[in-house]
This record gives sequence, structure tokens and C-alpha cells, in this order.
Amino acid sequence: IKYPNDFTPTLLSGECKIKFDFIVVGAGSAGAIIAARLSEIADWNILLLEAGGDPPESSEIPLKWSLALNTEYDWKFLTEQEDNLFKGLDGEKCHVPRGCMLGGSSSMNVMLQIRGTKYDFDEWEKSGCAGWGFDSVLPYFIKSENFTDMTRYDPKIHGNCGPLTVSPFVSPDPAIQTISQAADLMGLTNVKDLNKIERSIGYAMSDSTTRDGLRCSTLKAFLMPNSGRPNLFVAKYIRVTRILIENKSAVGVEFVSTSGEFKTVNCTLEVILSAGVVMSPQLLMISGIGPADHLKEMGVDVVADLPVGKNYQDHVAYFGLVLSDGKNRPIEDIAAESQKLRKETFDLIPKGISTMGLTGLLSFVDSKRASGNPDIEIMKIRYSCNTTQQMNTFKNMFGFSDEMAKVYNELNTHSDILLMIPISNIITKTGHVLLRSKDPLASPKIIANYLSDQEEIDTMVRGIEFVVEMCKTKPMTDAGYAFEEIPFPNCETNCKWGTKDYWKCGIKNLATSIFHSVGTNKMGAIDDKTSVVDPCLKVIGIEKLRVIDCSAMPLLVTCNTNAATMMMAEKGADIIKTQYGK
Ligand SMILES: Cc1cc2nc3c(=O)[nH]c(=O)nc-3n(C[C@H](O)[C@H](O)[C@H](O)COP(=O)(O)OP(=O)(O)OC[C@H]3O[C@@H](n4cnc5c(N)ncnc54)[C@H](O)[C@@H]3O)c2cc1C
Repeated sequence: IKYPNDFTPTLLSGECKIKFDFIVVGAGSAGAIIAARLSEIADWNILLLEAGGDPPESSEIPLKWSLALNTEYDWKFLTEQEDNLFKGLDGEKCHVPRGCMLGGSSSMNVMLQIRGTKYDFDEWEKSGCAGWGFDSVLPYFIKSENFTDMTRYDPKIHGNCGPLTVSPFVSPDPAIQTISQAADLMGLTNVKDLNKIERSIGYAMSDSTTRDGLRCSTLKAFLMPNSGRPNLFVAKYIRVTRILIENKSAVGVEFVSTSGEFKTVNCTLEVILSAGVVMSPQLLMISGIGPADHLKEMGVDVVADLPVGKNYQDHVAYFGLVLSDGKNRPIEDIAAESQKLRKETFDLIPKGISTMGLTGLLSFVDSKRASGNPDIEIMKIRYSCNTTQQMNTFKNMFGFSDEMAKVYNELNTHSDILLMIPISNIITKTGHVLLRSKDPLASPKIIANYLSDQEEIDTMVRGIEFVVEMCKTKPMTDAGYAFEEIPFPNCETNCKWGTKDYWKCGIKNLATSIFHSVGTNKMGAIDDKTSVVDPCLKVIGIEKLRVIDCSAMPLLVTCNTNAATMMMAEKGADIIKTQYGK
């Protein structure tokens, strides 16, 4: 792997004579695409500033995705505590991991490639984002893509000459078949391609951002092939601390290097913020763009009074539905079977086949069985017998407290365990990101406000009940899967497994983020008081400043968020080129 050359030594040397046209802050899912696409214009010089460096080698292998969590490659954000949530999590706070490296979160995510429905993007347009309806965004999903599964290739929905390789996830796990049969009995159909236009309800194996069995991040797809361009400058380990604004116009940025040296760099055309859902709003607020009251309280001079940091939206997942696999059999048989399945899974990697074990199978459910739109996504993860303890999986991946992690690890010593995870798509109340102080290096406050509304809790409970019904169907019980009754430390003594009270107590303990936070620099109509950026992604009231990343999503798509973020970057780059007549 040949990562981009590092421009940082030249940038810090004071001898840099290059006049930059654009500065892109953050080389993540969006930023890597923006920088690569803008550098297609040979007479523009693009400076891409990234707080992290090259990704770790383990990030290449899909099955090892979680190794980067809670390391130096992760920003390790935490939410604030909440009265009725996170009781089974470490410190009663929810982990919000975000990649701190080239490729950003696309270098540490689970690689599930799902775009969102026609309904999702038509709602964006209706909310005031002119030009972002489904028919307008579909060409940008296609533009990025090199879809490798020719058996499902349809040029109306898939691309085959884009830089981003999208391949099917494959699994040798027999549970895929079993769960599919259970889903059929629950009235779900196999939609075969989760990115089909007419998809809304059903299940399928997910496609993935992988190439020849390895991760295909935006670093690999967009930056690496173009990093030899003479007009693209990638600076690593440079943390931007402020946007320089003169007369309501962005002129450059201030940054700090790893040695603690603060410097500035200017640009002639635009600063583009692609620092993600937490850091993009933080940088705006530190620079005086945000809610005036909050900025004044923090001692920051107000440049523009905008609702930056509001509209924080995320998908909440419930991790309390655990099935064990044939626990009445001798442990030696279970361990041998488990080891064989692990070997078969790992054997796929050298063959260039993309696999995540069992995790690739996803279902989208209308739990009310009324609206025709999915309000619940169901994900499954299998942990092979006796493996979770070694990797500290539950603590590291999902932030469980020691007490909760011990319960799950103990179960895993007796059997494979299967987590069936309902994820709620309904958001009626949003959270917010706030400054902790005016120190640009202080981690901002995240007030998640998850499940703070009865409708959200009811949807989650319906999702749980759907999964329970599904897992009690004949194919699942015949295969030996049985629920484990997880004891939660702080429930009423008479709170019986399977009752609504039990689920509500479970939610209080183990409902947490599934890493899809977006929305903190909401895109919308220019005269809408809730908008931070207009439909051209320009910060309202400030010249030469845009936000292009998942923070600009007005409404969270009803699925995973990477594909929609990359689409925004592709479209954002085209909007910029058009504006400058390129
Ligand atoms: C663990 C995990 C698993 C996920 N799994 C999936 C999945 O399977 N499928 C899916 O669709 N979505 C998934 N997501 C979500 C998806 O990856 C994100 O929505 C998407 O990557 C967001 O892209 P972004 O460009 O907005 O931000 P990021 O990709 O996070 O990029 C922001 C970049 O900005 C840099 N940065 C931040 N602040 C500064 C600063 N001050 N100066 C310089 N650089 C800075 C960061 O280091 C980072 O590189 C997952 C996310 C995580 C964290």
C-alpha cells in the first residue's frame, strides 16, 4: 500500500510558496472525495488537512474492523450522561467513535454500503433542500461506484466505472440461511439488493465497500490513486483549530501540529469543512459561528448566529437480545464446530472474498406493519465460542460496563452467541453538540437525547418484540438457537424477561449508538431558521465557507450513513465546479 506523501514538513517549514485555492479540513468519507474531485481541475491547488495519519494495517481486513476503536485512530468521543439511558455502559456514557486518520470513519467503519430509500431523499427535498431529491442524488451514488456483482448489475442503479469498489459480503455461516427462513415466516422478502430503488421492507445480504476482500475506504478509492497529482497536497497530523474569517468571509485556517506549534494557512477560493458530525460544528462555533447565546456564554465573539450543533440525530440500537447456539450439547462439540466456522470465515480472506462473518445480513422492517416504510433495521452479529473475552469485544465495540461485559463474556464461554440487534429509525427529538470551553482542543459536549420521546421508545420496543417473535420461529428453534435472559443490575426484582417492563429496563441499560450520528450543521432553505448551510452547502451569511460531510444531513437516512455521506461529497464537488464554471 502506498499512502499519500505527507505535505506537513513543507507546510511547517515556512518555505511553502504554493497559493492554495481550496483548503479541505478532514480527509474522511467526505473530505477525501472532495479533495480528489476538486483536484481534477488542474489549475486549482487543493490543501487537505487531516488530524490523523495513515490507517493501521488491521483496518484492511473487514473482520478486524473493531481493532481501531478506542485507539489513537479513534477520536473516542463520549456523550454526556442521561437520566434514563446508558446504565449498562462504561461510566454511563455512550461511545461515539470517529476515525482519526486518512479515510476518517470510512477507514474504521463496518463497510456496510446502503444508500437510503427514495423516501429518505425525497423528504430531504421536501424539507427545503432543493436539488437533493432521490432522482437528483441517484446519479452521484452511481458515479462513485464500481459494483462487482455482475449477477445483480443494473445500470439504472449501479455504476461500474467509479473509483469506489462495492462488493457483496459473503458468509459461510449456516445461521444466514436459518435467519432468512425465519424472516420469510415473518412476512419479509429477500430483496436481494438493499440499494434497489423500490426496496423498503425486506432482508438481504448487504453490499460492502470492499475490494478483493479488503476494505475500500475513501482513502483507497479516491485519495491514493490521485495523490500523485501535482495540485493535491495532503498534510497529515495537522489539527485545524479555527477558521480564519475576515469581513464575514473565510480566508484560511489556524492549525496545530503534533509538536504543539500553532500556524495559519490561507486560501483564495474556499475553506471546506469535512471534519464530521462532532468536529465540524465545534470548529464553526470556536470560530464564532453558532448559537449566539451559547457562544457568548463560552466567551466566543459572535460572527454569525446560526443553529450550529443542533439537530444531532443518530440510530439507537438495543444490545440486550442474545441467543446462544445449542447449549445443551457437549462443550467440546460446540467449540470444534465454532472453530471450524471461524476457519472457514478466515479462509475467505486470502481468496479475496469480502466477509464479516454473520454481520452482512440485514433486515428492514415496518414494525407497525402499516406505513410501508422501515422504522426498524435488524442487524446480526455472531461471536464464536470463547472469543469475546480475548478481544474485550463488548467493552471495546459497544462501551459496555465491566459488569455487563462480564455477563456476555461468561455466556460466550459456553457457546457461540448471536446478537440480534434492532435499530430504531424513528427520531422525533434531536440532540446537540456544544462547546465545553473556548479551547479548540477541548472535546465538545454531546447531548445525545436518545429515546427521549415516547414514540421513540415504543418503536424500539416494537422492534425488540418483532425480533423476539422472529427468533422463536421453527427454523431458529430447530437450529438450536435460544434466548438468554440477561439480568440487568438495576431493574425491579419482579421485572420478568419478555415483558414490556423488562424491555424498557433493558433499553435503559443497553440501548446505545450504532455509530450513525449526523445533522449538526443542517442543510436547508436559506430562510429556514434551523438551517446552517444552504442547499449548495454554503454556510449561511458567511462567504467562501462550506460544510460538506454527514453533519450537513438534514434528516438521518433510514439506514447506515456512509453511502449518503459519500454521495453528498460527490454532489458537493460538482456544485463547486459548476459555481466556478469548471
Ligand atoms: C465504528 C463505525 C462503524 C460504522 N459503520 C458503518 C457502516 O458499516 N456503514 C455505513 O454506512 N456507515 C457506517 N458508519 C458511519 C459512517 O462511517 C459515517 O457516517 C461517515 O464515515 C461520516 O463521514 P464524514 O466525512 O462526515 O466524517 P469522517 O469520516 O469521520 O471524517 C472526518 C475527518 O475529519 C478529521 N478531522 C476532524 N477534526 C479535524 C480537525 N480539527 N482538523 C483536521 N482534521 C479533522 C477526522 O480525523 C476525520 O478523518 C460507521 C461509523 C463508525 C465510527
